Amino acid sequence: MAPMAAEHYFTAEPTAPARAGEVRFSVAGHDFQLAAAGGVFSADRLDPGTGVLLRKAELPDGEADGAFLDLGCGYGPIAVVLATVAPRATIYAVDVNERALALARQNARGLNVITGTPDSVPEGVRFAEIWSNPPIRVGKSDLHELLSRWLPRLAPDGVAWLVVGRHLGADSLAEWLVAQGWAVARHASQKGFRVLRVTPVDNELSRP
Ligand SMILES: C[S@@+](CC[C@H](N)C(=O)[O-])C[C@H]1O[C@@H](n2cnc3c(N)ncnc32)[C@H](O)[C@@H]1O
Repeated sequence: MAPMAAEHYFTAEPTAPARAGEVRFSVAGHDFQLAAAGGVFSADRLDPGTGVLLRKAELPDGEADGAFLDLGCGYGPIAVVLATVAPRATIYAVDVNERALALARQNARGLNVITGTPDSVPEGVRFAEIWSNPPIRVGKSDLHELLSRWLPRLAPDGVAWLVVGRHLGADSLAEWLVAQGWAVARHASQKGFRVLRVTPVDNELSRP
């Protein structure tokens, strides 16, 4: 019998049973209760890396506006937090997994979040901030391609916040980003994860 193809959370249309679940967590004094389901990344709890990102990176304040990107939104925890703390901003939440997108849409109901596939984001949009717990498991070359596609869409004074496991190549990713011409700061390190702050080199935030 032929082996079954492995299914990943970054599959476009997961066939894993869509067992309904719920993820509860608190960030910045807000309590969240989000719907999740099988076939979606970390459906049973807030991913620890995402937790470190949301608690260690600098969340926007209530006055922040402009466009933000949640790259690889899954069921939407990052997008929902951003839209809650920065209600004037427009959050684009993109993913390739249709089930994840349906959940993110449901979880972000009533918030200023636009969910869709990567190709659905209008070309001209430039992001004040990009937030991502990126899909490391797609492999280095696809990950590099993904970041090469989206980071250049940061506004000149924009900032990207990425969380990556130390054992999943956080430092080599940081080196690669620097080699691509980005300024990278190791903003925080906790529970085996690094939060990288990535900015265009001539951005004020990149200066010591
Ligand atoms: C590590 S998970 C993070 C999910 C969610 N942000 C969270 O924190 O729970 C990475 C996500 O990236 C998505 N992904 C994979 N390839 C992608 C691509 N080319 N463009 C956008 N998202 C992608 C996966 O489907 C997955 O949902």
